[in-house]
Amino acid sequence: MELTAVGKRYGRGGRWILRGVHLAVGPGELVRIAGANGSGKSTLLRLAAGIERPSTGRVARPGPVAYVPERFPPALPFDAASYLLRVGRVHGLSAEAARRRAGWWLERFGIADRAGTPLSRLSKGTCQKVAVAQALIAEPRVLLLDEAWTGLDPQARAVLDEAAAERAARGGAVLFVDHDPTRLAGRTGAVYRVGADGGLRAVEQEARPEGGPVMEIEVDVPDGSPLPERLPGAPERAALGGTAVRLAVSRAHSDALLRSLLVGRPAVRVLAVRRREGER
Ligand SMILES: Nc1ncnc2c1ncn2[C@@H]1O[C@H](COP(=O)(O)OP(=O)(O)OP(=O)(O)O)[C@@H](O)[C@H]1O
Repeated sequence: MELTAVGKRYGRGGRWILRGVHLAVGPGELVRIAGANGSGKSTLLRLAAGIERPSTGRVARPGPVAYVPERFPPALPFDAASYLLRVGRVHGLSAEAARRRAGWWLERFGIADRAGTPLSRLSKGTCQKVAVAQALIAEPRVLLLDEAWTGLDPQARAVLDEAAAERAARGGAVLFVDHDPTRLAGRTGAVYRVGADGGLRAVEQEARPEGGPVMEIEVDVPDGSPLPERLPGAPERAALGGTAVRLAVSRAHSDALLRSLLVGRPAVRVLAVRRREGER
């Protein structure tokens, strides 16, 4: 999914909420959008979802997207199960597959006993689970989550963490807004912030966002190619002479970084993985 030179303002003469935004989220990537309240994060996701049209620029999607809006309309005249079934059908699932997956997600979120309850009578938290389930049911290639964890209980938040990571692991592009910098921290490839001027800037993820230990990973790149610009945890880099490089990253990101080095390009040989000296 890609936004190219995207600008957005509501109405002529309105202020530019977003300006000159370039953003690409490729298959297998998890990207977080941060920013102050009212900065335009939800606007960005609505543009990505195709619910709003950009005032300038282009938005390209590889196929249908699934989207959890900041506010889910519970006033739809369905019960939870038949709503999920309908969403599944809209996404091209057979009735049987849609029914099976609806049941599975209701089960996974621990709300199977609410399957027959009208959405309008569900509690806010249960409704949020349905909002999340409708986005996951069709295993979308693009998944957009606008503060989708808000209102979920800790167990359901963990299910959503897993589901988002699973989607990316299976080649989905996942773009999410969340205020918690530790949300999917070890799995997120990049973080961008919407600024007051409407611009989108990459946030250098700190080497130790949780104040935890820093891991050093030393790799050799036999063909001497540069490592990708974007790596999980935005590690600090130091040349070690020859074609070897030392990467320093928080413990929370080190597994994801190693995985991405081992499966990505250029091919690397891991020389050492250790906790940074002086760390307790
Ligand atoms: N449909 C609309 N019509 C006019 N203005 C709008 C509309 N939607 C959003 N805005 C304005 O655009 C700005 C950005 O809103 P948006 O909801 O995208 O911000 P946000 O970063 O998601 O905020 P929050 O963190 O509070 O959810 C705000 O000033 C908001 O009032």
